[in-house]
Amino acid sequence: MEGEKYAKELDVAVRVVHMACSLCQRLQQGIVSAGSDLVKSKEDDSPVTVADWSVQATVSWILSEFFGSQNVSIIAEEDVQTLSKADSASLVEAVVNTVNECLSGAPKYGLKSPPRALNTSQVLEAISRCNSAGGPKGRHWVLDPVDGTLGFVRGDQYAVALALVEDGKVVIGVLGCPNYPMKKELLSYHYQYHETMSRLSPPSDDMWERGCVMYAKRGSGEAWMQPPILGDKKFVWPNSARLVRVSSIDDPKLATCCEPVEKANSDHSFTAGLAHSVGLRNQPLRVYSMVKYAAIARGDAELFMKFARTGYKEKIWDHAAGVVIVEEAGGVVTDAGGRPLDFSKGPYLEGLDRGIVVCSGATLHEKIIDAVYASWDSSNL
Ligand SMILES: Nc1ncnc2c1ncn2[C@@H]1O[C@H](COP(=O)(O)OS(=O)(=O)O)[C@@H](OP(=O)(O)O)[C@H]1O
Ligand SMILES: [Mg+2]
Ligand SMILES: [Mg+2]
Ligand SMILES: [Mg+2]
Repeated sequence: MEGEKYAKELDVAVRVVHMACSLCQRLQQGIVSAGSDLVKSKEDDSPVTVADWSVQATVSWILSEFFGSQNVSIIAEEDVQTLSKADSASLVEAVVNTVNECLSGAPKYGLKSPPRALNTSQVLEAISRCNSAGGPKGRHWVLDPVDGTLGFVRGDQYAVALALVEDGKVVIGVLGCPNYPMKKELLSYHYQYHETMSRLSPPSDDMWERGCVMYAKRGSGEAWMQPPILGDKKFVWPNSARLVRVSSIDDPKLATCCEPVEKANSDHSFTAGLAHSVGLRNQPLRVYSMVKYAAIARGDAELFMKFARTGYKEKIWDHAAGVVIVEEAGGVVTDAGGRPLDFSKGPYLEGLDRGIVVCSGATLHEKIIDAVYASWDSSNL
C-alpha cells in the first residue's frame, strides 16, 4: 500500500534521532562549560565536536545494522580527517566511549545494541562510510549529525537532521530539536532562551518543556512532533505525537521572519530590506540551525530567508529534513527564483538561485519572490 511505503525507514529514523538527541543533550552542558578541548575547528573554520562525530557514527551503525550495510548509502557532513591526526587520540577515545554509551541504550528506543562495544576502527569506519556521492538515482540517507554546531557549543539551538532522498527527491525527514520546546517564546535568541530556561530548571517534568522531534513523509500531507524520551522512559509509538501545521498568517504586518544568527552565513541587511519592502514589521528571530524550518512547520514563524555570500555552496544536509517537514506541514520552500531545491546532484544544492526562501504559504512567498526580483539589481550580493 502507498501509505506503507517508507514506514519502516521513518520508524527507524525517528527512533535513532531520539537516541542522538539524548546523546547531544548529555554532552552539550559539558562542552559548553569544558570549552575547547572537545571542540575542533575544520578547514573552513567551522566547528566540529565530539557530538557531531558520535551522532554520525551512531546513526551510521544503526542504519547499517538495520537495513544491511550493503543496502545503505549515507551522505553526511563529517569525516575522520581531524580524528586521524596524531594529536587526536584523546578525542577519538571520547568519541568511541560516547558512541558505545549511546548504542548501549538502543533497546530503550526499540533498536538493537551491538553484541559488544565497538572498537576504534569500527567507530571510525562508521563515520567514514558516510561519504556517498548521492545523485539522481537510488536511495541515499542525508545526515547532519549536529546542524548549528555553533549554536550547540554556545548552549543554544541546534538540530539532529536525518532525511532519506530517493531518485533525487526528499521522501522522509526527521529533525531532532532538543532545545526547542513547545513554548514559542523560547525560540528567540540566546539570552532570552537561557533566561527563560533558567526559570524552568530544574528540568521540568513536562516533557514538552525540553524539546521535540519532528518528522514527515512525502505525500502524507502531515507533519508530526513528539516530545523527547527523558529519563528511564522507553520509546513507544505514537509517543504523544501531535500534528503540526504552518501558520495561517499571510499579512506581512503580522508575520515573523527567522534567519541565521551569523551574518557571515546570510546577508542580514539584504533580507531586512526584503522583509521591510513586503511590509514585515516584526523584528527577525535569529536562530541557529534547521530549527528555523521547524519553527515554520509548527507555525511559530512565517518566513525564513538565507542569502549566503556569492560562491558559498549550500549542502543538502543543511536543508533536506527541513524541506520535507515544512512542505508536508503546508509550507513552501524554493530558491530566490521560485524553483524547488535540487537534491539530485550530490552533496550540494547545485543550481541554487541566489538564496533560500521558506514560507508558511504561497501568498507571502510570492511577495518575497517578487521583492527579490525587484531589488536584486540594486543589492550588492
Ligand atoms: N559561510 C557560510 N555561509 C552559509 N552557511 C554556512 C557558512 N558556514 C557554515 N554554513 C552552514 O550553515 C549551517 C549553519 O546554519 P545556521 O542556520 O545554523 O546558520 S547560523 O549558524 O544560524 O548562522 C552550518 O551547519 P553546521 O555546520 O551543521 O552547523 C554550516 O553548514
Ligand atoms: Mg558543520
Ligand atoms: Mg548544518
Ligand atoms: Mg553539522
